[in-house]
Parts: sequence; C-alpha cells; structure tokens
Amino acid sequence: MNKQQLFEQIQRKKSFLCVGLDPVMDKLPKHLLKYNDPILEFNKQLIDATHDLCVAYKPNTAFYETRGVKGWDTLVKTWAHFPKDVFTIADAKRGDIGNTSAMYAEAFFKEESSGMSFDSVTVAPYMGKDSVTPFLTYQDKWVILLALTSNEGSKDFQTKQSESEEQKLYEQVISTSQQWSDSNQMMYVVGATKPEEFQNIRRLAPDHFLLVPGVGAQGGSLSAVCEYGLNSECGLLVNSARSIIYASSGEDFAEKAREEALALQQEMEQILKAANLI
Ligand SMILES: O=C(O)c1cc(=O)[nH]c(=O)n1[C@@H]1O[C@H](COP(=O)(O)O)[C@@H](O)[C@H]1O
Repeated sequence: MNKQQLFEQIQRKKSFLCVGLDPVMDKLPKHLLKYNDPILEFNKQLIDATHDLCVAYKPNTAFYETRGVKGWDTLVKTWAHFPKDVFTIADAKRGDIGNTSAMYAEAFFKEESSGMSFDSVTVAPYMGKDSVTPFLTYQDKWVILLALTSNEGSKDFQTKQSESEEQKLYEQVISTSQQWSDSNQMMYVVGATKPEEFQNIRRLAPDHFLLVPGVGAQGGSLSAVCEYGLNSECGLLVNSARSIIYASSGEDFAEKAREEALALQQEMEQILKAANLI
C-alpha cells in the first residue's frame, strides 16, 4: 500500500488506528482453548470485529516466535486473514549487515518465499544505512525505523547528545535516514508517552507517517499526540494492543475489543474533522 492509498483508507474509515496483535496463550479466553490453534482463532475474531474501525494491524513477531514453528505458522495464517484494505506491519525490529537484512526483508515482504507479504516492517537503525536499505528495494513496502521509543530505556541512548553533536541520537536517526529514502517508503516509531517531542519531530520530518505505540496500556494520550503530530495527510498510525485485545477475557472478547476500538475511532474522527482532513 502506498502513502496516498493509506491516507485514502484513513479518510474512508475516519480512523488512524492500528490494532496490535500481541497474543499471549495464558491470557486467551478459555473457550478458545478447544481450537486446534487458539491464537489464530483469537486473532481472526479480533480482525473480523475491528477491521472497519482501524487502518492497520501490527502483530509483534515475538508473540509468535516464542511458540516456535507453531507460532510462525499462526503468524502466516494471521497475515492471510488480513483484509486487503488494511496496512500491515510486521513488528520484528530487525536490522543486520546488508546480506542478512536482505533475508529479513524477503521473510516479511516476499510471499513466494515465506508465505507472507506485509506492507512494512519495523527496523532498528543502530547498524546504519546498509542494514536498512535492503528493506527499501521492494516497491510500495515500508521501513518503520525506531526513532524515539515509548519505553523508559529510550533515555539511555536515544535522547543522549554528545558535546560534539548538534542533535540528540534520535534526531540524528530521523535526519540521516532521510538521505536513504523519503516519506513514501519510510516511517518513524515515536512513542505516545513522549508527546512533548512531537513538535520537534515534525520540524525534522514534516511529511512522514509516524507509528505511535503507547496509547492505552502504556498511558499515552491520543489528543496530546495529535496536537503536534498530525500533518496534512494525517501522518499518524496510533497503535494500541493490550487495551483492545484483552478488553475482556470472556466469550464476549471480540465484542469488547470492538467497543474499545470504536471509542478510539470516534475520538480520531473528531480529531480528523477538527483538522479538516475529512
Ligand atoms: O515498535 C513498536 O510497535 C513499539 C515501539 C515502542 O516504542 N513501544 C512499543 O510499545 N512498541 C510496541 O507496541 C506494542 C505495545 O502496545 P500496548 O500493548 O498497547 O502497550 C508492543 O508490540 C511493543 O513492542
């Protein structure tokens, strides 16, 4: 999906919600345990209940890899269940020397090889240009580069600035990576827990989409993110996982997940209207 198509989906659905699919076996509703693949059933019912309210899904691969071959199979089958009109994010946080990154890119982008073709993959910038560019060789596929993450440890490196540098490390990531590709193929991860940084980030990357996790369980505020985060094509994908997928642990889990997603979608609709984007 390209940038214009993504913005069209946002306008059509009046939503910039990304639902995180991070399933843990112990937290699944008990009635799903009778299925051959309970996590796949969980994901399918969540997708069926929310796909008209969100524009993206983001399975974090850790939640699948932990179950070995079975988990990877669940990920492939979950990918196959995504409707065609949603933007899909493999949250794998990859990045390695060039020839290895090329294999990671093939794993997430090339259906003939792996059975999956996500629209995007999250990539760590630490190893630099040649670790990122192999992901950029696929048309209409995106790199979502970690810039300023939502966790406490983001201050250990990302907000550090050495005396000889004009920018903090995360600012350098945003500035330097714009030499590798543009806003048609690259997004940045910026945590919702850092709303005070959005004005600065928009100064560095006015046109890019930002993937913003941290609304919901991590306490980030949607309105605070949008104050400076929105741009003329919306420019935001706001992710929420636990607050939606675990809204209920009973038989009504999909219904309750829909209610949570609907509440966020309705707030997003108001924000998009106020910004004259719909
Ligand atoms: O890349 C991410 O999606 C990500 C970056 C970040 O800075 N913080 C962050 O929580 N995430 C992911 O967002 C998901 C957490 O969503 P919640 O359950 O809503 O907190 C997990 O998959 C995290 O790996």
